[in-house]
Amino acid sequence: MRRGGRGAVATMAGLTAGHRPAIAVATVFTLAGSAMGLAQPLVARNIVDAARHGRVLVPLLVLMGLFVAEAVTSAAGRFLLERMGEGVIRTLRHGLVSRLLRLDMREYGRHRTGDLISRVTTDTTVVREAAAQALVDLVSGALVSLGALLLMAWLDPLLLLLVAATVGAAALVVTTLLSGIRAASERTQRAVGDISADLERVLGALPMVRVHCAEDREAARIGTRIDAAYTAGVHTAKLAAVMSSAVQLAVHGSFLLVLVIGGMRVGGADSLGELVAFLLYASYLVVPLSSVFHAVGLIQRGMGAYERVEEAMGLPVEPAEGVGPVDGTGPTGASGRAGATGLAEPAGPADRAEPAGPTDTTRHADALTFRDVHFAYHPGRPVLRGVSLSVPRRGQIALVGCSGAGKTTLFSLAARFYEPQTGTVLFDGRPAPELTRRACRSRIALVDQNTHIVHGTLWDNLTYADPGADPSEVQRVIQQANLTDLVDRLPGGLSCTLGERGSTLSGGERQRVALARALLTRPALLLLDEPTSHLDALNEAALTRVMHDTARQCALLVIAHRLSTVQNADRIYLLDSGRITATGTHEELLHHSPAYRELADAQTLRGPAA
Ligand SMILES: Nc1ncnc2c1ncn2[C@@H]1O[C@H](COP(=O)(O)OP(=O)(O)OP(=O)(O)O)[C@@H](O)[C@H]1O
Repeated sequence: MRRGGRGAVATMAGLTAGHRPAIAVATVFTLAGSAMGLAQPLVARNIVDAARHGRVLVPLLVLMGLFVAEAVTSAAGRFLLERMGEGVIRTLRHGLVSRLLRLDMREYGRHRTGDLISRVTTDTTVVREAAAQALVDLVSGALVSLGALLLMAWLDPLLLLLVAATVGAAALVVTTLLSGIRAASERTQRAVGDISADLERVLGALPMVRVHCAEDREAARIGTRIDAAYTAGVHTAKLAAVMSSAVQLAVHGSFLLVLVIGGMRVGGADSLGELVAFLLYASYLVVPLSSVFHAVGLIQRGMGAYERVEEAMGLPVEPAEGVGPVDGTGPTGASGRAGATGLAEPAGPADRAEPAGPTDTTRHADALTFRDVHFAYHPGRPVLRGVSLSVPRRGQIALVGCSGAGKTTLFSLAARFYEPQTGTVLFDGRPAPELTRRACRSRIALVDQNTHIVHGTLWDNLTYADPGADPSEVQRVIQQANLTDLVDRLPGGLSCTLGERGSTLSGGERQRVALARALLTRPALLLLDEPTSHLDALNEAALTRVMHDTARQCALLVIAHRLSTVQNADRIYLLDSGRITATGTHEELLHHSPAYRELADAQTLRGPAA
């Protein structure tokens, strides 16, 4: 959304709306500083005129006093405005970060992570310069210029006219350049965003880049972004240079005019002191005016960046949700995880203690139910086509099927990353739309295929869902997930810092850390997506035992390509092209589902029953 000069100032006013008292105090300081600055030429005139009589001491002392007082008040005013600028950006960044973490899931596919990051870091920095620096210059420059203008009009209207003419010409040049500066600034910021996004893309896939010897290609690709930023930056610099030389010309031109015309009149009606005073006022007018022009340029640059910030702030977040009937055990109810699951003791931090919670009527309902669920990421390209399944409160349910059948999508719906187009997802027998997302999510733990490891210690990673977890609980999940060896081996054990995205761990270790993290929360429903894909046979067997134990304490839904992982599941659903085409135990499916038999055959897993 493009704004004119007035729109830009209105935007700045909107951004600084919460800081009016600070602006008012700063304005008073600036005014006082300016008044003292403006008084100095008058005193200087007196000193020059009084020098002939040798009585300069008192006016000299007054001048020095004014000088110091002006410096102090101006510094105080500037500090207040600068602090206000920082405050504006802090608010902007808080809002942006909060927004970016809550975007609708589809938006993360549409926007590049690096670009979103650069909106929080680089773009806001440019806006800060405009909000803090430019506002300081605009306020103080405008005030000083106004005062100087009035005093010059009083001293010598003719000379003022000359100064006004040169400054007016400079103002004309400046205003014609402003929209170009804003557009070039936006181009620069977009290019910088592209650099971040491309860099993030490369660093996130470094092994792939290295093994395909693509460093040069990637460097060239990022190089084109850097060049685009350079071109846009140079264009901005060109416009800024023209602008500043126009202002410079105006400054020098007005001084020359005043000197020549004023000098010619000295000795006539005018005194030398008056000329000195006028010259000083001219500098008090022209120098601050040039900083006003500079500030306007900065604001335009800031607007270029702010448009990107605003764009991010306008991205859709997860849709608003209905809150179920408040019955004391609903989404706002206080019943803990343990109460809901029947586990030995409550677990999880305060922010996870908002479970959907079973009511008396739903106490015996399944933990998760899909009722004729249809879903598509994009209209006209259905992924789930009428899926119905249920996961009881205890026991292990498995979901198998070919790649792309929609298994992970089903998990995403269970985690309420997306809402079905038709059909209903129920938690403990209660339709999801009746519950908050937080309530639904607080019931589940999800280990997805990406096994997210965040930069931090092993302890941080294990206790991510519950940073205040009891050490004995952490030990429990370490044993359950077969991590004891890893903890012993890592330097510093649990305090060992894991690299970015867990780069210092093996795939299987990452998977087990993710599993332990999920188990720590004692979820009512545990969703495991391909939990054994990176595990060796020994660890797979260990995990199968963990799943068996876990299924006695909570509802467990497992996606597996390896049927060996789930052949002991209480029920297996076979998903094919978004439809459940068969269901039963491993043995039952081997008997009556040709598609399942085919899967098993491919893995040489046909049991004796076959
Ligand atoms: N975020 C997304 N946006 C658009 N389409 C998607 C998205 N995620 C998945 N899909 C598409 O939806 C379909 C089902 O994907 P899904 O990941 O659910 O399959 P899957 O059964 O889990 O596959 P796999 O076993 O390989 O993990 C695929 O065609 C996939 O391309």
